[in-house]
Amino acid sequence: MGQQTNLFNFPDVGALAPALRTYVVQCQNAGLNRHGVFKVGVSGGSLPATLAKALLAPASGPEDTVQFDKWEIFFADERAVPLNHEDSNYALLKKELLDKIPAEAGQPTVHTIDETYLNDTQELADQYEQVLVRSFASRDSVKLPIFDLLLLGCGPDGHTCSLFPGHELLRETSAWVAPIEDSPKPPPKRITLTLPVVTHSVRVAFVATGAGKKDIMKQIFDEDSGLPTTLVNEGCGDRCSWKRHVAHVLYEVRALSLSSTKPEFSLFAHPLLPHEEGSQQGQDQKHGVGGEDGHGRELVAPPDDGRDGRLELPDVVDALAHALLDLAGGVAAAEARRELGAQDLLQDGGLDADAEGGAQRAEEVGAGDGDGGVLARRVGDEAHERRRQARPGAQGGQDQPGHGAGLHGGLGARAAADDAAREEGQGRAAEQQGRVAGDRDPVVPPRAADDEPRAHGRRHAGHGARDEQQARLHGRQAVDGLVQQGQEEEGRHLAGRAPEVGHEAGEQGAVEDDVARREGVRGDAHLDGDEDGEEGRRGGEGRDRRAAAPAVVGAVVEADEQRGHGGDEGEGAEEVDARELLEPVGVVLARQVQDEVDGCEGDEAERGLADEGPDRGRQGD
Ligand SMILES: O=C1O[C@H](COP(=O)(O)O)[C@@H](O)[C@H](O)[C@H]1O
Repeated sequence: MGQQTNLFNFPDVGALAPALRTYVVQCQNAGLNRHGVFKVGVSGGSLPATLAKALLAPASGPEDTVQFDKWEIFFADERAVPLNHEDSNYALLKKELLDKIPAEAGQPTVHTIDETYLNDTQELADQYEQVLVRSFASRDSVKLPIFDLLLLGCGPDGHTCSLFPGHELLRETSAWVAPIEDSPKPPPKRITLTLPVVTHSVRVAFVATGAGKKDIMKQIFDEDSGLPTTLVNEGCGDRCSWKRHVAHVLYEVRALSLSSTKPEFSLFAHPLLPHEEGSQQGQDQKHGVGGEDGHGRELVAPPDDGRDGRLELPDVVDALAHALLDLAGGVAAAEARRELGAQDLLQDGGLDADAEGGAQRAEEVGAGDGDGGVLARRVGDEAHERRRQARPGAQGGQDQPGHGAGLHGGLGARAAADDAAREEGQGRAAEQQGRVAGDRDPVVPPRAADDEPRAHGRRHAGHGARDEQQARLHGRQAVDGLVQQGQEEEGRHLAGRAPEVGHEAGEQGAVEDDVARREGVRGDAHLDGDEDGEEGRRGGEGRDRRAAAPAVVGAVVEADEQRGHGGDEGEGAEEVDARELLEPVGVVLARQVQDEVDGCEGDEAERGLADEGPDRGRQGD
């Protein structure tokens, strides 16, 4: 398996939310294309509020529509408390998002824990695992459930879901859902998806907010940290290169104080700084300017920057002051937009590899080159026009249309490439499972190796009858789902869709790359595909390897002009150590794509069968 990680920076939640939305909707659309539903796992903590900000915004068009009625929401982890308890992740999601979804947007199916078992976390976990089995195993899974997307938080200690640093649960290989009774973060009793399930998801996005995570971010990107978040990163592949995509200097321009009667104001551009004693926050609140940046971090002027002297102005100058502020805000927005625009292009530029892989797949399934060329030009013109139309809006300070269009295009092509690869892989996996379905239960997770610590001893010891029942259910579902549907439908679907998807990916990648050149974003835009040819090679390694689909990690970084990092984002590909790269203080959006899915699934199917041994999963436990 392989992994590549890209870095995306966002100045604040306001900037992250639209990008997150675009990303989630792309995942949604891919899921709907795959199997008519969107299966997403969500965390608690700070995620639901950010998610609500992203998803409750109005749609910019049909492709941007959140089709909640097609969503199946699961919980990446849940606390063993009643569903109306303030500690409940469900209650939090309900309050922040579910209750605010307009009726006309449709209502998602939400899979909650069964409150009946709150006093028995093992049973609670087992029951929730059955919820997953019922939803996933008959159709979409070989050995592990495959979420279309997992939206995960990241704690300041590097935990994710309820997988905590150093905890034995990190070694769980058998269960899909596991109990934990000694969570270091209250409440102690919880259930969580296990690491294999998390890393088996089509996509995993970390969305982490808050200044308290600054320090842990450095460790998370240290491959030796052993932190749960790092393990999730690593579990998605063994090739991981960290590349710098975005300038580190982000400025906040704002007024400290405005008053119509006796206006005084300070106008400054400064690196975002954490709140210091004696800041201007009180004044900010008094004047309604807001003393924090939307995720708990107070924005204050640097104490001695020499640029925050107050000017007493007559009323007539008040208007001028506002105009100046608008102008400064525009400059800051343009800077941020330039960076975000670059991100789009960078991400889109990364499609070189997808394009190559897609084209190769198209070739493999017999799509003609000539058709691709013609279509590519047409799509190129359309994409150019789309960007041209988006640009005026962006220049007027409403950067999202432009941003969305670019990101959308890039993600769309990449998602299509992903789809083709996944469907191809599922087809093969189904075929493989079909061959063995007669004498094996392919969906029952294999038991843990005998020498592994058993986090689930009680289940293994005392739940034999239920396991047997589950195994029978799994077996039936496997035969039905994988042999009949998997083999036939997926095969048909794949055969019908692969050429089309291959073309789409190839065309869109070429188009966006061309746009990147025209936009004058050089170097980085070609980084993924051009830097060392790595991605291209991956895309061209044969039909069993899907095109590179880079993982994405983004972070708000502290301004580091002093460290001399500013302004070189246009200088071309620069590979850096992630630990040097970021000092995140605000928002992280990470997307990890489990690439080479078909190869991975094939491996895992084989491994699963091999590992099961004579006991065949949990049947004999
Ligand atoms: O306890 C939990 O914490 C993590 C991280 O929360 P955050 O507030 O730091 O974002 C969360 O992802 C998890 O779901 C939750 O149970």
